Amino acid sequence: MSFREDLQARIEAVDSVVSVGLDPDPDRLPDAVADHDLPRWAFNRRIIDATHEHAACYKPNAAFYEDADGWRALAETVAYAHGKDVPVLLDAKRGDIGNTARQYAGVLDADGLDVDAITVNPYLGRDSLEPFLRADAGVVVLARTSNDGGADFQNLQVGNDKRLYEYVAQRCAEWDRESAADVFLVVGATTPDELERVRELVPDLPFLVPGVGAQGGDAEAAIEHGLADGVGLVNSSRGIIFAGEDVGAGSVPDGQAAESRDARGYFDAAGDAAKRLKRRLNEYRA
Ligand SMILES: O=C(O)c1cc(=O)[nH]c(=O)n1[C@@H]1O[C@H](COP(=O)(O)O)[C@@H](O)[C@H]1O
Repeated sequence: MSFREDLQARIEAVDSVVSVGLDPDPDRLPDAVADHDLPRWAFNRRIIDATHEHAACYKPNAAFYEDADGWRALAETVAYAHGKDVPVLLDAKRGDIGNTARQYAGVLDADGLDVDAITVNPYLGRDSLEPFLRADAGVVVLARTSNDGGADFQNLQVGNDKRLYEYVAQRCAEWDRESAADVFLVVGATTPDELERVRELVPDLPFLVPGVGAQGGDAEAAIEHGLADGVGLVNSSRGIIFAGEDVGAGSVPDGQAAESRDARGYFDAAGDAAKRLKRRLNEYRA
């Protein structure tokens, strides 16, 4: 099955378009995982246990794994997510000249790191993306990013009537048609007008919509414009995985040692946050 088909099946199975971002910032990991050999993996495992029933996808951001232990933690995380039948999108935002891009795309075949899709940055053009345009993995291309600086270049007028992000979106639709790949677009929930505009231009491509949760984006617009034939993803990372930071020890069940009680409350809060986001998004899904 293609990434798009896999994702569609998962979305239907859990009735959710929530992408849970696995961005385990070492400075924010709870004490409960500090003594583990691989704290990021220990953290992700418990996050996955708590959230998988609500997750259409997991999106680990490579930035949080770029050291020797990090890649081990990532490999364990990917395998564990697959064990729960959840696809994994590696958020690596790759983009480089052709021969280097081929090496970057090798991560899709790497032993022990069996990710289903990857994010890429289109700034270097077609040859930088070509190695990723393949049938056996999804490719998720940045079009209009959710950050403040997203407007600096992406909103520039190119030619008479188009902005750069619109041009990127249209080229991506061509690459989707011309190649074996399933192309998705990244369009942030923080710019609902741009979400609407990209959807008008590109009716058939699913979006990954980041920026709800910690970045305060528009969840309704994410659903209204982000899905194509019901397929698409709305991502929250910190708003889910660190939801436990707001939980006091008093809100967890009695009868266990204080530390495990706290830890359980911490991870339950992530599960609750994923469930709440799923429900909120489902209010807007047809
Ligand atoms: O490609 C992405 O996932 C992405 C694109 C974008 O425009 N904005 C954006 O926030 N992201 C990623 O989505 C995640 C957002 O995290 P939270 O703001 O904590 O929900 C991070 O991993 C970002 O790198």
